[in-house]
Amino acid sequence: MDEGGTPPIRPSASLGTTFPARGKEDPGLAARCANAVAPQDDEGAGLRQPALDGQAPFVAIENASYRYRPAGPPIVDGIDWAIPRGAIHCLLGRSGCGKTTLLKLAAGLLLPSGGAIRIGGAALGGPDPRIGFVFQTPTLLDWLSALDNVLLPVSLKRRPRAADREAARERLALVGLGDLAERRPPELSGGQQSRVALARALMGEPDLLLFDEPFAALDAITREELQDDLLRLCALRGSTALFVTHDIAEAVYLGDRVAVMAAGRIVHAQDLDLPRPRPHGLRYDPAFAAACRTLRGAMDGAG
Ligand SMILES: Nc1ncnc2c1ncn2[C@@H]1O[C@H](COP(=O)(O)OP(=O)(O)OP(=O)(O)O)[C@@H](O)[C@H]1O
Repeated sequence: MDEGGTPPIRPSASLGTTFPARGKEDPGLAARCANAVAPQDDEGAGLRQPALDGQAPFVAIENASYRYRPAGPPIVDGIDWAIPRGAIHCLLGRSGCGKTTLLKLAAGLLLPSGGAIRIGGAALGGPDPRIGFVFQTPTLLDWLSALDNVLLPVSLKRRPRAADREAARERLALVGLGDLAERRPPELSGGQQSRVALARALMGEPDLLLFDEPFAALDAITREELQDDLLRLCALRGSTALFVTHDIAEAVYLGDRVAVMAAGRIVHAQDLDLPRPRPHGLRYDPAFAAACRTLRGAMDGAG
């Protein structure tokens, strides 16, 4: 560990090296995906997560509720959710159903009006250094270089040291921007800006990463590349993640488990037993399409 408290992490030689080359599809894919969709009971009690093999979940959302105004309607309405350490869970739902509010509760940016959020067994009482948040837009400062934007979580607390700068460079290399560290955000593409935001979220060595539709504004190909980057980084670091999206295919590609939210409640949840690392051909596999169809049905049913 360096003097700044951030252990160096090994940059990979290039992005996506753990995945099969495009065009080389895995012939056993369909067989391995045969039982990909494992829907839970949609009728209330079944949405409570099954036992985690006797292990306490890393993230435990326990009957959490939230109202923006005391007399207002609950925007989050009694949600129970458990995320095991190292799992990626996705949250789907129509605009305004309360996804961002739930994510802010999980980040400690809002405190629940009822119930509790536990991270690693301890109740969350506010923002926590173990949690990294990636917002809908990259929220970078235009007048700072990519490197200084990644360093921001440190600079806001104290003067960065040489080791912090080195750690920031390593994180930029991890997201494929090692050569663009001195560029300012207006000199970067939208996808590159999203990568800087991801590198910044990794600065604090978070155990839990929370994503609020971070790729929504990107074109389809860039979005798929960033999904692969995210999966690679989470696998490399053993990160636990909660990812909010409107995009059903994105949720199925990323998630071990996907939940559908409507009017402040979880109305459907299903486990996805798809292979990891995700093969590129997965998006064209019948099991992938079946999972998307089930989720679409759940969203349509939720109105
Ligand atoms: N600060 C706030 N004060 C009062 N109401 C709010 C506030 N923030 C959000 N809301 C309301 O809470 C509801 C849920 O908002 P939220 O942003 O959580 O939804 P969402 O599912 O993330 O939507 P989107 O997909 O459009 O981002 C909406 O009706 C919204 O108007």
